[in-house]
Amino acid sequence: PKKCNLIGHWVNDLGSNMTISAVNGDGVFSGSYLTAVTVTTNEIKVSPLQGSLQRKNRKGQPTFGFTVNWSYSDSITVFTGQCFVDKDGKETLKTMWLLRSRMDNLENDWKATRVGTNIFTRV
Ligand SMILES: CC(=O)N1C(=O)N[C@@H]2[C@H](CCCCC(=O)O)SC[C@@H]21
Repeated sequence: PKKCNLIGHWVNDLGSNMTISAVNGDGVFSGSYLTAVTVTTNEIKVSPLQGSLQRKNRKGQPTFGFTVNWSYSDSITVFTGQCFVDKDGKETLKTMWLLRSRMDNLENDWKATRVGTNIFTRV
């Protein structure tokens, strides 16, 4: 049966690594994220993530969302997506994200948010 489990180690096509630890009974999970790329000139550091897994349907390919609170940068990213299992049992996380960077003033708010898609596969 197609069962996709979020727990474990994931990598995306940018080379960023993500580890998702325990998912509790409410679908709440935490983990860590080590991005391979950054919009800052700061030294990249491991950053914490917190998220929620949708538990309603029992078809095994749940939707989810999580937030990465960058430990080395004045920004934050929210991801949302779904965990899929293909015919060979290979799991992928299809995601979209919004990266909000801190701006010094309101006039620059227009350029503060980046958006993208990304696919994670199990390490
Ligand atoms: C999955 C994916 O596409 N991304 C990934 O793995 N790293 C980049 C961004 C990293 C932002 C770091 C903090 C900063 O530069 O302010 S979040 C979306 C994108």
